[in-house]
Amino acid sequence: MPYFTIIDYVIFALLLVASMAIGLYYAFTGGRQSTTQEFMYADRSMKCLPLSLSLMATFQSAVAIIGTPAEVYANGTQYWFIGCCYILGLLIPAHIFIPMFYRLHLTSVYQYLELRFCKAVRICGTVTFIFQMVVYMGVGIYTPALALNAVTGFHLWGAVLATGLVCTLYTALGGLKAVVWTDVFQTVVMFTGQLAVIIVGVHQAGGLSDAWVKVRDGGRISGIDLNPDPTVRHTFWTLGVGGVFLMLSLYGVNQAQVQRYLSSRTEKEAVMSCYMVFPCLQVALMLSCLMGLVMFACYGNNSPLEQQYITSKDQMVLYFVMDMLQNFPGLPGLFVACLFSASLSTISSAFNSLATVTMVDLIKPHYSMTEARATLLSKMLALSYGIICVAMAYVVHLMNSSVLQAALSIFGMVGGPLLGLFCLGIFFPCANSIGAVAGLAAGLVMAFWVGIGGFLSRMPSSVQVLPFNSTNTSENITVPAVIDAARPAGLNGLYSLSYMWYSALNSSTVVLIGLIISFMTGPTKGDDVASGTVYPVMRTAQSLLHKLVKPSACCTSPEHTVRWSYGFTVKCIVALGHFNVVKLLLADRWS
Ligand SMILES: CC(C)(CO)[C@@H](O)C(=O)NCCC(=O)O
Ligand code: NA
Repeated sequence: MPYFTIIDYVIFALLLVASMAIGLYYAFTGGRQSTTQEFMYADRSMKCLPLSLSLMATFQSAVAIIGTPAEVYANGTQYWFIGCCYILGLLIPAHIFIPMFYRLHLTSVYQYLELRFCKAVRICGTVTFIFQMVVYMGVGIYTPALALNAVTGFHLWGAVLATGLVCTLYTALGGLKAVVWTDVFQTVVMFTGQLAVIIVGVHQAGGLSDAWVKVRDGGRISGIDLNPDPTVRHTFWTLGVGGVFLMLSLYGVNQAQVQRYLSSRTEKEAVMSCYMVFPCLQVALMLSCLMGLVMFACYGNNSPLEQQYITSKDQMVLYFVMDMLQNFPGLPGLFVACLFSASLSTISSAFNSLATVTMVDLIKPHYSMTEARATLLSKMLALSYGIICVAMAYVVHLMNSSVLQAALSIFGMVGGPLLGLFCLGIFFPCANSIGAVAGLAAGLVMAFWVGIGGFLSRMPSSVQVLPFNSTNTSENITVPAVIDAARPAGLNGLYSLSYMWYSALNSSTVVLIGLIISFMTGPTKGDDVASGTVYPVMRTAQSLLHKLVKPSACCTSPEHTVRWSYGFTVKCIVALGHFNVVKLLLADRWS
């Protein structure tokens, strides 16, 4: 078993000490964290650059650092196409969600739900968010500790407790300022660690051109897969289009991120910081995909997993680092620091946003208290969520799943319905409160039905029931292979939906059911909707058209053109649907 040298331990300890120091700095400077405004919103004075790094770091945990290379090593660079969804996934929040939330001067994003619908919807939204983040936090803190434990024998719960404790302390003491600035520092550590490993790895693989030949000949450079089948795990459509909904739920309506937008000095800077996330995310994605390729260049098809040095895909990256970097004292420590940086920056954001919503949405509306008491209580809440986080790590310990897919599935299963709830409010003035609650419930039911159904139907026992090529060993069975062998029908088709579509499916379920119930119970009239809570889709489309097409060149009025293109799009979708049904019916008859 590879081991850690003293320098490695020192580097890892330095990360924790530096993060703690940043927390203490913000506990004793500025307003000394004596108001909730400072603790939760950094006095609404943050600048664009730290915010953008922090926005990226929030949902970039050790899960991505070890999950993405493992995915690329096994299945090639197809996953890299998820980078395409960052475009719309950030443009839409920047131009629709951020301006609306910023102008409403919200105290938490769930306050929007009360302004647009009613208090009950707000509480439903808050509780759903708490559930999502608590589960995600558990995955976030457990993942790096488990990898470290499996590869170096480092004490599992020692690592969980050490990081949990440090993170809880600096979050509770230093508030959002500490969270954002530790995020900045931790992002630098994260990028440095990954870059160092990639450079040394390429060197070990015999240089750039050798490494390239190896990954190319090993078939790990994937072309764009345009297969429209929604059950194939990773295609351009599942990643590039399904991913947009995932991104919207994370970067558009998630409290952790909206809190950052709201804490910026001006609306313009909030929008800018969202734009800046794009290059940061692309760099992060590139580094982790390159890491997977470098791993392949070094090991080829003799993976340490097959040689049984390790027991799961998620231990690959750390094993690789310990294996290849043995002669570079300090580098393994730097990479472990990188791994834990990624997770610290995620769970600190989770603690702070959870403390904020619990205070602002659940406690403050019911109990009046002084500012000092409210601030103290918020800090206590951050501490309590720290304890819950460690407890959740234990729950995750009891489950067993590939971490990347697990984390992204949670985003889709719980974040998806929340996204749907916000979209229902923002884009459909007619939606009412009953529709919103019913829609959210329906979305969550759909999420857990498909999510858990999919999980169970992918379990090895049921996989073996399906007919498949007997030359496949059970190690190599990938879900798409099984699906090609026996095209699932009916419920099984739904269960085998790619997890990348969960966000889209669940959010549109909320919108659909929300609209149906709203129409049945009496839709809200346009004048009854609070001002600034609905996005004027038609008006924006018209003014965009005015800008694009000069009035003189246009023979019909812009209103007419908008209505016509809308009608045309709907007709196309309906026609396509009918065409598919007819095709299915005929195929059935002829076969
Ligand atoms: C969520 C995205 C796609 C974008 O931030 C990416 O960072 C990612 O794959 N995250 C995985 C979850 C995690 O790292 O905790
Ligand atoms: Na992170």
